[in-house]
Formats: sequence, C-alpha cells, structure tokens
Amino acid sequence: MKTTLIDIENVSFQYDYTHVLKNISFRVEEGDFLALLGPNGSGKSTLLKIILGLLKPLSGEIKLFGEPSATFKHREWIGYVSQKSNAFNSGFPATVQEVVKSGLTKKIGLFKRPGRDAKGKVQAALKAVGMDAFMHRNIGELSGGQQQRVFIARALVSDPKLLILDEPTVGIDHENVQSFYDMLAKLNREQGITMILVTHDVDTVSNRISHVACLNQTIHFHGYKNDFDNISQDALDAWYGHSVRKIH
Ligand SMILES: Nc1ncnc2c1ncn2[C@@H]1O[C@H](COP(=O)(O)OP(=O)(O)OP(=O)(O)O)[C@@H](O)[C@H]1O
Repeated sequence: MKTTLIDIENVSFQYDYTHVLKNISFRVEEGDFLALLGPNGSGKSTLLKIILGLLKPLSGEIKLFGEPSATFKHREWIGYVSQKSNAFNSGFPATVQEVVKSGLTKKIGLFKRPGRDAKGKVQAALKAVGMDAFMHRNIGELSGGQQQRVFIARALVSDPKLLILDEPTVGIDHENVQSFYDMLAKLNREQGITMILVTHDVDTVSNRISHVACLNQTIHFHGYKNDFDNISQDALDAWYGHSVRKIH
C-alpha cells in the first residue's frame, strides 16, 4: 500500500475577513506527481503555505507523513521552490555551489557546519538537474531557467521525499519549460520524489503528471490525470469562473 505523505482534512482559511479556502480535503500519496490548478487568487499559494507550516488553518487538520503538521519534525523531507526564486541579478555575489550548499542548513541546523560529504551532495544535486558544469559560475550570470534548476538542486540537497513547486516556470521560455518538466518527471520516476506543482501550464505538463487538483476556494476536482481529461468543458468553465480552453 502507498504511504500518504499529505492528508488534508476539511481545511479552511481566511486572511482577516476574506475567506480564501473552504473545506479542502485531499491526499497526496508517495510517488504522485500532482498538478495544482486554479485561476489567479484561487488560494493555491495559500494552500502551499499551510502545507509548509507557514500559515495555520482556521479549521481542519493537516497530516504530513502521518504526523499532525504542528508536531511534524522532519521539515527537511519537504523541499520548496517558489516562483520568486529566480530573482538574482548579475551582481549577486554567490556561486551556484554556494547557493546549493545553503540548502543543507535545513538538514543540519543553522549553526553547524556541513560535513565533508557536503561537496559530494552538492555535486549530486546539481547533476540531477543537469547543472553540474555550472558549479563555479556566479548565480546571477545564469538564465532564469538555469537559476530555477539551481533552486531545485538547493531543495534536493537535503534529500527531500516531496518537492513543492509554486509556478517554477514563470519567465522561462517554452522550449526550456519542456526540458524543465522532463527533469521534474525524471526526479519523480527515477528518484521516487513526490511532486506538487502549481502551474497554469496544464497542457505542457500534462503527459508528465499522474494527478490533478483543481482549486478555486474549494477543491472542484481531485483525481487521476486521465479522469481530469474527461471532465466536460462546461464543468471546467464553471469552476474556473470563465471560459478556459483544454488542449490535448
Ligand atoms: N497576506 C495576505 N493578506 C491578505 N490577503 C491575501 C494575502 N495573501 C493572499 N491574499 C489573498 O488571498 C487570495 C488567494 O491568494 P493566493 O496567493 O493564495 O492565490 P493564488 O491562487 O496562489 O494566486 P496566483 O495564481 O495569482 O498566484 C487572493 O484573493 C489574495 O488577494
């Protein structure tokens, strides 16, 4: 039987007086590659922040790896890459290697030094994202897509079991988006890393994912990608709030 990594049970959330999430329930199991879809402002980033323990739900419960979120100790099992990661300009004084190594502090604690195997871990993480040749380059000299791969490596270096990516391809051109998703699919398939990917890009990612969740304040659909493909256009338009085009 598959292990449930995230179990979201009836979660609601509001900022001040605005309800953002209402009665959200779904599970993410080991090995899933889940695309989290929804229009702008539908609560996707808020839900991720709740999963990451950065926000507390108003009601409901979240279990991470079977443990209530509040007492979950292995935060290093969950890697996170935000859409704002690729914001370094060419003057930023850090090498790719240093950026990736900084991901190890999550595992070993802020005031301890990384062990002797740190370099090997950094190299392995960079290799996994196809960026090992860039190890000594300055992060600011890389393209947006390359920087985003480095941030995946930074998340990978602490051996996460789950990667959460919030629109990681914003600003990356179409051709590089394809190879970026291929890299994620390889990590999912070969290293068994479970993926939650927030995207507006369902057509491009569609043949790499296993599951889809559609969010607009509440969950309108959660299930296998093949079942998502069979959803009627009317149902899709209704939860999106306007007409959307589904391309196969
Ligand atoms: N810190 C905050 N304080 C108050 N309201 C907020 C805050 N952050 C987000 N919101 C509001 O909560 C709602 C959901 O925002 P959220 O960022 O979770 O949506 P999203 O689906 O990730 O959107 P996008 O696709 O545009 O990134 C929006 O109406 C937003 O304006």
